[in-house]
Amino acid sequence: MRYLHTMVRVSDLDASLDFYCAKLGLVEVSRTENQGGRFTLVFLCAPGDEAAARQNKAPMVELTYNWDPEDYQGGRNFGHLAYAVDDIYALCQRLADAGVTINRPPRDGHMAFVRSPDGISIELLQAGERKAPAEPWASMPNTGVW
Ligand SMILES: C[C@@H](O)C(=O)SC[C@H](NC(=O)CC[C@H](N)C(=O)O)C(=O)NCC(=O)O
Ligand code: NI
Repeated sequence: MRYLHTMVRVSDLDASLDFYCAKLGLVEVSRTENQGGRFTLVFLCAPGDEAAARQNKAPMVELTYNWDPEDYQGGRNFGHLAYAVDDIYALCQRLADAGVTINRPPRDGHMAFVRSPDGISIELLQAGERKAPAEPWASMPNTGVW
């Protein structure tokens, strides 16, 4: 058995691609539009995983966009998507500059949380050794919701 992907339903595909790709840095691997089912599937992977992802050999996120609006509430049992990142401070700064709320700032140089436009929690973990505490992150308050 091998882990393949996590599917999340999104209410606005353009806003979700702006968040997951333009801001978070994921890369679109494939896109399928299903006219009969009235939905679009977009598979995303981490940068550098494209070739493996095209062979279904790298973890992906599957965005499902239903063309007819639905109410995606609840699902509190779903926790988060987690990524190891090369520089958690630089990524959080890029996300903050792009208007993304850093719900749990990387005060420990190790872990941060943000949310997608649909409220999907995204965990960011510093790859390798945690970074030294640094401002503004060390004194930035949590939102308390991540
Ligand atoms: C491509 C493969 O990875 C899939 O996950 S397709 C699964 C299929 N998806 C849909 O039909 C998308 C539209 C549907 N209205 C939906 O919102 O899921 C499916 O069986 N989905 C059901 C599910 O619970 O995932
Ligand atoms: Ni799937």
